Amino acid sequence: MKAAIIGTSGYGGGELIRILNNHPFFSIHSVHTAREERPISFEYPHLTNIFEQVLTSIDPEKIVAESDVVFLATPSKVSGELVESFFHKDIKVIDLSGDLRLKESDSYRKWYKHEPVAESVLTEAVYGLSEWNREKIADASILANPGCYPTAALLGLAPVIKEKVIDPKSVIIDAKSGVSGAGRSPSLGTLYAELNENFKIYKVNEHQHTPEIEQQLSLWNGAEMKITFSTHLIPVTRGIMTTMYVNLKKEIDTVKLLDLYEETYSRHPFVRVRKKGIFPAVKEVKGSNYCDIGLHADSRTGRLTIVSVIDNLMKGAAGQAVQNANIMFGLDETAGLNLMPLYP
Ligand SMILES: NC(=O)C1=CN([C@@H]2O[C@H](COP(=O)(O)OP(=O)(O)OC[C@H]3O[C@@H](n4cnc5c(N)ncnc54)[C@H](OP(=O)(O)O)[C@@H]3O)[C@@H](O)[C@H]2O)C=CC1
Ligand SMILES: CC(=O)N[C@@H](CCC(=O)OP(=O)(O)O)C(=O)O
Repeated sequence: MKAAIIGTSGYGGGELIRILNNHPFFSIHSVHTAREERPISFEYPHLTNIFEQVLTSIDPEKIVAESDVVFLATPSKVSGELVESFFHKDIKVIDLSGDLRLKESDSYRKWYKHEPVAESVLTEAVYGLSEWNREKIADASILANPGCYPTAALLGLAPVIKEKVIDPKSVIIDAKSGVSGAGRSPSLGTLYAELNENFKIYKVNEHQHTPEIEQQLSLWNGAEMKITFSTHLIPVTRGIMTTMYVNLKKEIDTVKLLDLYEETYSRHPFVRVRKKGIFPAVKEVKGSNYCDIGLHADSRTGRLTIVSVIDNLMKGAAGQAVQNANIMFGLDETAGLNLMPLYP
């Protein structure tokens, strides 16, 4: 199958190249840019002699005619505009931005601060949390790839929300991200001098992933849920850790809860559950598509602490996008994704 990538010169697009260049069933047919045509190695010298295509302009008709799937690794708003050119055409669309994830247009307007895509597009877009929406993903033509923070938080919370063992009003998500999560465009916050040896909280109670997490949790809970969600920037390149604090409805032993997680994710190759007393670290998933989870129930406070880690560019973006493409094309979901974490 042939894949086209738009937004290739960014971090998400670069990661798509790393995965798809070694994929057994997809080949990268074309890579695109909104700027001047140039060899991809001008943007990414590390690809020299490995992947030598030229970044070309975005011609939706040509992309539809030549490719089976298009990945949009573009900023929100840009993705929304591009999606309309591919909607109901003979091509599958996988969007890495936040433009297709929220089902309520008003919520999108409030959190993303611009106009959403047409309702008809939003209605058809399938939310691509691979482990939890597999059947719909398999039938999807247009896919909303989840955000990086929501992926880590939702995979960590799903078993206890679905089993209704926690108070749904009590969810606090304390999240930390590496700087590649902010993309490749330079900004003050991502300067070395600002970031190095620093640790900053940002977008307090204003992060655009808040409604995305609440939307999915509410579906699982069967009633509306609100969360407290804090995001921090840490001086690492890749990696997200979400530490979640929830109140247990009644006392449950840590081992029983770990058994629940083991059982829930036993058929899902990219979610790994740690044993009692062992918690995951971001470097243990770096460069891979894994989400690793650890937890501890504190009988003293009645609270449960859940920790999940992902590589924001992999399970948080390009990795999950390829996992979803595999599901959409009826392939083994791990195809092209058997990448061991890069450790140390
Ligand atoms: N980084 C991460 O960890 C994650 C990112 N995402 C989402 O994935 C998407 C890509 O993120 P990321 O790769 O980090 O972002 P980057 O800023 O690194 O790259 C975005 C790319 O989009 C292209 N682009 C910008 N404006 C336009 C335009 N008007 N038309 C067409 N292309 C344009 C640019 O390429 P060029 O200038 O060559 O056209 C640029 O390379 C975003 O929506 C982001 O929110 C989601 C999860 C995690
Ligand atoms: C570290 C960092 O800055 N991360 C970004 C993640 C952005 C992103 O992935 O945006 P969408 O998923 O909404 O497209 C942020 O917090 O805004």
